[in-house]
Amino acid sequence: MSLESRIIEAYERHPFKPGKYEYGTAGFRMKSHLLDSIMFTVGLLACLRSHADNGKASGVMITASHNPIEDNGVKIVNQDGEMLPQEWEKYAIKLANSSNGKELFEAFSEVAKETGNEAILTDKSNPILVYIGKDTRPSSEALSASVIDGIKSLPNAKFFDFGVVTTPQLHWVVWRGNEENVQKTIENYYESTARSFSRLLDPSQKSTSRRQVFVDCANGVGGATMRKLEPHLKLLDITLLNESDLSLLNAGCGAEFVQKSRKFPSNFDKSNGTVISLDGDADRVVISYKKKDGSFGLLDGDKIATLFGKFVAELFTKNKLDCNLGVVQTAYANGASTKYLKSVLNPSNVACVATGVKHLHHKAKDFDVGVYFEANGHGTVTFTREAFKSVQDATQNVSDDSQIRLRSFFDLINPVVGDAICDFLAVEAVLDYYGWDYETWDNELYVDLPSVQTKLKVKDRRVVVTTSDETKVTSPDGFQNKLEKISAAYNKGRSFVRPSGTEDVVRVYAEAETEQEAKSLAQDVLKLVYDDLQGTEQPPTL
Ligand SMILES: CC(=O)N[C@H]1[C@@H](OP(=O)(O)O)O[C@H](CO)[C@@H](O)[C@@H]1O
Ligand SMILES: [Mg+2]
Repeated sequence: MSLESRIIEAYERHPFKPGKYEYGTAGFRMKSHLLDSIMFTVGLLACLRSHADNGKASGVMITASHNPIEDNGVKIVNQDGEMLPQEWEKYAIKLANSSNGKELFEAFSEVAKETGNEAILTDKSNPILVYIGKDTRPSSEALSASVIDGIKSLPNAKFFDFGVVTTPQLHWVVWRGNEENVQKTIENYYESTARSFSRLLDPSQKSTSRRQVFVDCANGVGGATMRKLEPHLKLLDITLLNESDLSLLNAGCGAEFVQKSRKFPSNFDKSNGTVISLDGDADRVVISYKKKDGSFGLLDGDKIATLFGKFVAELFTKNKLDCNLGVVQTAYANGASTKYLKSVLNPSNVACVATGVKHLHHKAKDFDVGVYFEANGHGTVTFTREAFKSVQDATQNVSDDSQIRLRSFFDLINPVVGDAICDFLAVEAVLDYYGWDYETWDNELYVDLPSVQTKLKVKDRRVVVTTSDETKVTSPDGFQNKLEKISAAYNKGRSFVRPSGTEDVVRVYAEAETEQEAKSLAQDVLKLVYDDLQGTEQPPTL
């Protein structure tokens, strides 16, 4: 049978549901019943990515992260373990919007030719290998089968199904497997993570005490992974919360809930002090704790970025390593965190980019070692091969604690994608190194300026144009001037507005010396947005 007939015949089993499908930061994400045909086309595109690299594995991860249970989604993992290159997103969109087999085959042939992969259409195809992973949602199994159907329509393509894994685990097996030219197992992930954590926490391997931690798994796929990892983590006494009740996936728990609502996750008893919250696919983490005065404390992505930045900078100095270390933030980073970072690093090594992990990750790679986190808890530390080699060279002494720590930190961290589990393990070990509890960490580096995040629906949010770092509005004319005048009336006042990329709203951020001032500034800016940008709803009262 010709390739054309194979694809047409197989695609008929996955009827296209009319719609216009977009591949965004989160890949394709929507109600799960719409995704069958899209999954098939994603299988084909992942094959093209692998073909383009002569058979290095690409990956397909099926998850909708922190979305409700009736949603699902899919993201392609590039052969280097990172996100799909941006210039390939248009190809994903083109295939996914093919309404029948003939159209799909034509689109596939065009993309193959345009990307220099025409051999895939012939019997001279390169080898092809795709790794597949999925979360625990009820719809994930069937959607994964649709991806596999797409892959199987190419006679030469091979795949390996890793089953239920977190998003970062799938990125890890793609990254490590291609780097080392062997197929990695998920067991390798557990061993590697546990080994580097144990050395980072306890370089001399003498400790007999165990740190107690509570981990809120959002009732997502992180629960299954934590359950399997837990026996390997001998230096931790772990209690898992919200582990696997799918009916409560991301409901009242998880990183998104905790960060946005500023509440403890359900089933956490405050008297236990501190809880670590993963999101639904375990690529974000935030920590909440009860302060000594009884109030709620949140340790978010900004706090993790500054902790890691400080730790790496100090251990580089201690081990006489001359690496260009940078920290990347967005405009949402608390002003106090930016001020702190500029005081410990060269100010030009503290960058601000547009919202969205892909912008942060991309910028981080301008540095030999780049730390980045969004306030929502997605982030990691990137490093070049050369930087990793310098760390290896500088940490040869197996009895020097600071050398073992530095090396183990780089072994533990996943440089290709934010991994909530590796990130929180690194936080635990770094806090132990400094001898800090969570509240000390929260107060020691800097104290957050009170801030408010709010939003407003307007007639057309696209009329708002900002500078590339989103800190200033460039259009409509005169808006920025008014905004700055309003902010200047408040002590340490800073405010910015931007059109959301994921919701039909303009977002407003304000911070100032006191909570009262931050609220009042946000309220003034909401009024400005309402008046000047044609608000279509009354501003909320803060
Ligand atoms: C202020 C805020 O939290 N923005 C979120 C949100 O983007 P918006 O463009 O602001 O809608 O969703 C993004 C994707 O999940 C996430 O990366 C980002 O941090
Ligand atoms: Mg996620």
